[in-house]
Amino acid sequence: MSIKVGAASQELSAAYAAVTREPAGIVWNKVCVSLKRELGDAAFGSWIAPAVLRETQAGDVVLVTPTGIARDWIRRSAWRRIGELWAAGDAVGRRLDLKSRLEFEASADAASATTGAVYVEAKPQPIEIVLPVSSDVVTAPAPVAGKASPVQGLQERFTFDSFVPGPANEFAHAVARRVASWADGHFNPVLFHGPYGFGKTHLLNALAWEAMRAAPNKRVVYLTAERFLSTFVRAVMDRQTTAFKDELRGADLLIIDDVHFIAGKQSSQEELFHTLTALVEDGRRVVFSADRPPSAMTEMDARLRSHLSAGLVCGMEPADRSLRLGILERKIEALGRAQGFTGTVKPEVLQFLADRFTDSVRELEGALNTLTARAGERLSRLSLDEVQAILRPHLRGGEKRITIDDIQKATSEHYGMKQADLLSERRNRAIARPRQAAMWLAKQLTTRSLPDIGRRFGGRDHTTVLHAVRRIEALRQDDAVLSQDLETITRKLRG
Ligand SMILES: Nc1ncnc2c1ncn2[C@@H]1O[C@H](COP(=O)(O)OP(=O)(O)OP(=O)(O)O)[C@@H](O)[C@H]1O
Repeated sequence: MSIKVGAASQELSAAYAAVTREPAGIVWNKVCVSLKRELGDAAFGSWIAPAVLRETQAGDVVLVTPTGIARDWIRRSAWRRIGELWAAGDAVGRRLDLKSRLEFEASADAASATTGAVYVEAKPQPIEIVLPVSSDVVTAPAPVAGKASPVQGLQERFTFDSFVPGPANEFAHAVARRVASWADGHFNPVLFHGPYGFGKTHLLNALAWEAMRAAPNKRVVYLTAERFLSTFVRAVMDRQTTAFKDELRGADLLIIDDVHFIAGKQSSQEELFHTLTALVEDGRRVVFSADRPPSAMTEMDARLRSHLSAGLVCGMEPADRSLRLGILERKIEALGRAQGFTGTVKPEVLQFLADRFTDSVRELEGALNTLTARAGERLSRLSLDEVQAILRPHLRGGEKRITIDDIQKATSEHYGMKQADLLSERRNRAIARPRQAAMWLAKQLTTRSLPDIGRRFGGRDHTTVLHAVRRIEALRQDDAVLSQDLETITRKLRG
């Protein structure tokens, strides 16, 4: 610390700061507690927990990540929030910097050579970390700055180039490519169905990107069924349904992801039915994805169900071992290209991952992301033992997977209301409180991120979800009825 002689007030405030200043490690610990709650165990465990805080006597504090990948993830996805939490927690206003280990070592050497500053580790107190099996925060990249997606909701990395075909999805892949080429198709609509996390959204995104590339003048509209529902409900309330209809019916290619979500929602089903028939009659293409074939959508209106089956219904199977290996190799190569390392891993590691993470490709990818966050460019040198140690917390398994749709159904049933009310804009307490409870349950019982939960609750912002989670957290301490409600719904969901 350098204090100029005669600068009495500065000297006093510096002395005061020295007395009141909490060790950086304690401040960081508090930041971590909030971050863990807001980001979820999965993202926190993968990206934040491995970082180490370093500080000098002079009060320079640096958060050092083990790899450049982890630094970039934090900068993109959490740095602004970390800044806010740090500023709120650090009474003396120390500046917090972010560096990868390599960057830090280079700069620390330079600083020590010129000023003699020495960085020491500012140890946070331990906090409980549960490593992820997978997380949307981990798997979904933030959009690249300055490259806003031309179609809302499309992810840039989901292209045909990054999609790996195999026996489980070969037919679906060929059909998607054909639709994207605008070739005359006998089959309209096309519906892809398959289990959770095996590439339906990826395929639909790839189809949309390719169709836009192949015919830039055509209008491609992509939306999730949740967005269809929430936009439609909002349009009805604002008396804007004509604009909504025009928007969709003006599409040359309309793509709706997760259409099963609309099952049982009467007016939205009806609207979708009319949109679908109008587009098909007019020779426009329509593509859907769903988690099951139309014949199994028992809650879906029979007329809509029959129109969904009227074109081509194309099943996708869970990826077999060879496809899982192929996907892993492709993802590792891409990571290597992006980060400048060899992009290979030991064969026994590949096989271990492909054999142990079989529930969905999303989970397989989550495991790979965790390894990358931990090891960075050392990924290719990791031994099987090291990999098993890093992933041990993922391998517990056994628990029933609960989806946000399950939570919405159970919550609305418990409170005697419609699932659509939870997604609606209505704010009266009888609806708003169950909605907040459902968001809280989604945070507790799934690995979904706050933005993802918001999207699935009628396209709400992640700050709304955060507010709901905090509100319910506070209320349930004193409100025995609410606390009992949450327990009952959780028990029911866990089966
Ligand atoms: N064949 C594949 N090639 C490359 N990546 C794949 C493939 N299948 C799945 N993935 C990856 O797995 C992850 C999950 O895929 P996706 O989100 O498309 O699944 P989904 O079937 O739509 O799941 P949900 O039913 O939950 O919406 C994505 O990151 C995707 O890139």
